Amino acid sequence: MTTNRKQTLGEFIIENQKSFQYSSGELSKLINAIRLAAKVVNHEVNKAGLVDIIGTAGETNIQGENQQKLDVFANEKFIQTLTNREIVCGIASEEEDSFISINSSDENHQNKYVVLIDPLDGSSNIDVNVSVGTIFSIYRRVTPVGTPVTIEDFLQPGNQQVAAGYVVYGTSTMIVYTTGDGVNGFTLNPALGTFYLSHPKMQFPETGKIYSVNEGNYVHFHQGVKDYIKYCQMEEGDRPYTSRYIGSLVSDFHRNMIKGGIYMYPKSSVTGNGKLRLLYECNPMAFIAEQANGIAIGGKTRILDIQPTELHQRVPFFCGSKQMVGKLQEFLKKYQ
Ligand SMILES: O=P(O)(O)OC[C@H]1O[C@](O)(COP(=O)(O)O)[C@@H](O)[C@@H]1O
Ligand SMILES: [Mg+2]
Ligand SMILES: [Mg+2]
Repeated sequence: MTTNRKQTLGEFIIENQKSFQYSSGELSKLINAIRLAAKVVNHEVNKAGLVDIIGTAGETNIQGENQQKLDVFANEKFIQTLTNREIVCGIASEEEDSFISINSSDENHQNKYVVLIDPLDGSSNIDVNVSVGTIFSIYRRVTPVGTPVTIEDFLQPGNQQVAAGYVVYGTSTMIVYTTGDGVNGFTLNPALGTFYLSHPKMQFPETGKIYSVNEGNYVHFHQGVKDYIKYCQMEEGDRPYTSRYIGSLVSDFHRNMIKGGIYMYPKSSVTGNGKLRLLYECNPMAFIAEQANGIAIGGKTRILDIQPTELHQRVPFFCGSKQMVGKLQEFLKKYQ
């Protein structure tokens, strides 16, 4: 391959299928389907404001959140695309109360993967033209192939993920994902409708100067978190750091992975265990972070080692450059 010709996502998937231990092609088909659904959602996101896709859909999801029209649209498109192609045996989504079991029409071929998705991440930013995303996490089922999936297939610790990724619908549209062999980013050429490998082997810088947290909740944070935020703001050495908070996990994470930084959504005396969902927000971002030389913790615990107990459970989430998360851990330890 000539060095200046960028590889397409399709070519990359085929080429890397060989390096995947169980290369039955099913995972490649699955990532291809996610690519397709991402393009459909991207098309709608880009028209927000021109078509009736802004505002609330009039329903609330199981988290008690008002579903945005784009939440519902993205949820439908990802579920439809994955179901129509019969490449998964189960789907769980932020916008669905419970998991969906999918039986293949071909009795001789039953699928082995389940997918967990946050179809539209950063919903509060849809109406104001700020970048949003989609997050996905893929596991091999643990129950026998050919039987209906059960909750067990979804409540697996993050360290069992086979693949994880996100789509960011921003100044450009990108898919960033890992299958456990590093993290690669692909940018959509909207004219051709093709994703190209624009960010090979992405890595979190060891440290950085950006901290991302909703400081509006500061008074409710654990003392260790408060101390770390104060530390970031002090005039000393390479500090103060810069505060950047978009309010879309995918976009804040993406920026910090490129520039170096730390994202925090702590638990608080009002929100209890924080806001972010373990299974389709924290686990996939933690897998990507670790594959890109970063760290993701829930406080004392590595996110990927948490044993899930509920489909929509929330956990505190701290993620980013190694030295910055390490420093935060020092402050947290003081109060443990
Ligand atoms: O407005 P807050 O409380 O800071 O929360 C922002 C966080 O909530 C989220 O929007 C939650 O995700 P959803 O939009 O998928 O529900 C994250 O993307 C973001 O980081
Ligand atoms: Mg989200
Ligand atoms: Mg969402």
